[in-house]
Amino acid sequence: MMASRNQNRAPRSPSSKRGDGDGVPLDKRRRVGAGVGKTAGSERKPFGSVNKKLEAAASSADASSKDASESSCIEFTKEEVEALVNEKAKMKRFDLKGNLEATTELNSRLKLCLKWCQKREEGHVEEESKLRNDLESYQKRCEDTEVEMRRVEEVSRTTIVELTKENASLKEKLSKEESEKLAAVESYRKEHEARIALETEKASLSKELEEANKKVIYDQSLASLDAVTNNNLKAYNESLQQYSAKLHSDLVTTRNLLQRVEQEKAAVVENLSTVRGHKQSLQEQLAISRVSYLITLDINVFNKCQASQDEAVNMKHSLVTEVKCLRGDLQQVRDDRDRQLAQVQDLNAELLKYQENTGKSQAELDVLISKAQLLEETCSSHRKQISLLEQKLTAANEKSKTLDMTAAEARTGFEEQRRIVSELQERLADAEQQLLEGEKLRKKLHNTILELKGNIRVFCRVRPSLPDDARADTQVVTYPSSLESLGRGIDVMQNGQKYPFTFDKVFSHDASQQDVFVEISQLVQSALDGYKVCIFAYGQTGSGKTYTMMGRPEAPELKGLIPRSLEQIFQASQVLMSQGWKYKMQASMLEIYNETIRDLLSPNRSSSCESSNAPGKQYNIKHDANGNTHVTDLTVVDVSSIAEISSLLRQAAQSRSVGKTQMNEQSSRSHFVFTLRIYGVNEGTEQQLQGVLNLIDLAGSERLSRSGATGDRLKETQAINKSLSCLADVIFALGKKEDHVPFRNSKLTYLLQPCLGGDSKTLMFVNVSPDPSSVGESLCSLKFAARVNACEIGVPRRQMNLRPAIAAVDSRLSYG
Ligand SMILES: Nc1ncnc2c1ncn2[C@@H]1O[C@H](COP(=O)(O)OP(=O)(O)OP(=O)(O)O)[C@@H](O)[C@H]1O
Repeated sequence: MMASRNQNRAPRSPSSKRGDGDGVPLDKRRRVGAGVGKTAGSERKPFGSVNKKLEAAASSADASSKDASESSCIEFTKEEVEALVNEKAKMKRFDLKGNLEATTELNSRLKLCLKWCQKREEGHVEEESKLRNDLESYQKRCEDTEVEMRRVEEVSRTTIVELTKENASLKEKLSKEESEKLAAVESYRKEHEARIALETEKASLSKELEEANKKVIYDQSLASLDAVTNNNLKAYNESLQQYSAKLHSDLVTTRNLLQRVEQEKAAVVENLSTVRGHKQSLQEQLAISRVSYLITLDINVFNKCQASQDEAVNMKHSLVTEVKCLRGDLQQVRDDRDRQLAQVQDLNAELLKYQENTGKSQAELDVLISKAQLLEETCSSHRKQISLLEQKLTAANEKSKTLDMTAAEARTGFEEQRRIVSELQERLADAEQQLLEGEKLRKKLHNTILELKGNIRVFCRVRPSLPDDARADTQVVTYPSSLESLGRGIDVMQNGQKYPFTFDKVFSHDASQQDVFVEISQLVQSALDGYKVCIFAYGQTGSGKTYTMMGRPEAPELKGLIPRSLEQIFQASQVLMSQGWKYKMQASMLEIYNETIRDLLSPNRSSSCESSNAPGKQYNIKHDANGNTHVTDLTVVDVSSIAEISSLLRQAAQSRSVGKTQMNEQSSRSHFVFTLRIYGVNEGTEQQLQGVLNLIDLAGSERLSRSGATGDRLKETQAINKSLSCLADVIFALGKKEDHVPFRNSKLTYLLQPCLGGDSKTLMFVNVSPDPSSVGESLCSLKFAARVNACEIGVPRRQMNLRPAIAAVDSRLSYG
């Protein structure tokens, strides 16, 4: 933007202070010439070499055209020219011819010299125009380069923003992917663990199942064995029962036999007792017979009786033998019976035992069967569980495979993202490098442009019409539409006469706060680069100075240059931190009211306080050798954020001296000076810098005749106009390069001395009201601004001429 303004700049006049083409300033060359002339005049040395040249040329002057061209090639030094000019023809009293010749010869030499001078002059003019063209083309190149650099910077910035965004989103994506991957890995690990646990469980269950199967088989074999044993036992039992029954029947038979034998024995015993009774009776009969035999002497009968006795004895013997036999038989039967009974008892005991055993085995078998059933149930449930687990395992395996695949995909994606990120980082680093280089180039170009333009520039801003403004048929303020003046020209009509002005930039009434800020943002940036920057607003009361400088901070769109500049400074300082810069910032705010400095941040100063400052405070302005300005006892606050500054600005705004004037409801009755000191250190490059940003809202100039002020207001107005008049004096003295510049004539000019006369980059806003009734004041302000614009103050110098119309009215510039 600055470049384009420069493009339209008026061409430098031939009377510019630059040299006439040979690179040596004219005044310097003149001084050299004068010195030589003096020497030549005082010493009057003969001009050996030139005379020889001239004589040679003169002698062949009219010989041929070749000689003429040769004579035109003769070169003169300054001394020779001076000598020739000072030379007088040597006249002899009575030698008219000789005198004529000498005069002619001198004339011809002078003519040659004149020719040479003319040629040299032409050469110089040509060279000058060439240099001018060069300069213009250089300026154009600079502007092109600046535009290109801006574009590159813009592109780089956008790229960086995009890359940063992309990087952030990629990082976010990456972290998301990583967390997903971690979650996947975690779930895979869990699945794996679960799988291992399941496998172990499965193995243990399989083992258990195997054991249970074995046990079942064993139990089954045991059960079958038991069944076999049971069957055997049953069979045995049956056989035993049969045997027992047989034994019973045998026993019954034996008993019957025994009974019969007993009966027989009883019969035998009875028989025997009968026999015994018979024997007894026989014995008795015998005894009686014996007695009778004796008595009656019948021996036959006795014999008979003897025979019958013998027979009875024989019978008795046979019966005894038979009884013995029967007894033996009986004993044998009894023994058999006892044995069989014992056998039966044994068998019974065995049967009982067996039955007991069988019962036990049956119970055991039942227990085993129930156990086997239970085990089978457990096995089947285990089998089910195993199949379920197997299903789960397959699912888990599949999931694990999918996860593996996803993890692999995520890994490749991650690798890809990492590659992209590293590529982006490289690109970002490249872009940052480019940006750094661009930034360096920008600074260089910006400074070069500022050098070319001069270190004080003037922007003009016209406020929109307000309801209270006077109405007029024609517009007082207009803007030329010619290409040359577009955006830089402003025309003011007064009494039918047009007064044209040109500034570095002209903002019409519809320019927004942002439009204005864009134009000064580079300048503000310079403060961070270590420059002293001063921006001040000048203009009649009610023309929009406070609106331009401070605006309405509560409405973002309407914020003025001060809050916007500070925001930029803080934002840019944050960006520069990435390049190793660390900044410390200190803010102070003062007002100059009736030629008195007031500390707007003093803790002792209450809001809307009209009284002077805290007692004992000495607000003296001091300039050090480095061109830094300090105000003693002034409150300086360390600030590190825009919020802090905003609160300080609010505090200062409340403390500022404001009053109502005929021209402005809320008129600033003092000069407001905001100072931000910026100390920067780059730990990487060991660079240090100290920048200063001065943002000044001057009190409004006002014609006493119009203001209608009286009393304190009159005093205020006089003080304001006096200090502004001092400002004008300083600027004019600087413009005229006067030895004495009256900086000390007012507090304002003394405070601004380093900005106006030093190495600061200074920008003046001239605020103009479109109100037809203020046209006089507007013209006054614009004339003053034009004068400032035409001044070369500080170093480097600025090449700029006043436009004629402005020059004509300059002399009428005054205040109050
Ligand atoms: N560009 C603009 N757009 C809209 N309103 C504006 C503009 N400039 C000034 N104004 C309005 O004009 C009025 C006067 O402006 P301001 O107070 O800024 O003038 P000033 O030059 O600071 O006056 P003083 O020197 O008396 O303090 C205010 O109401 C302000 O809002």
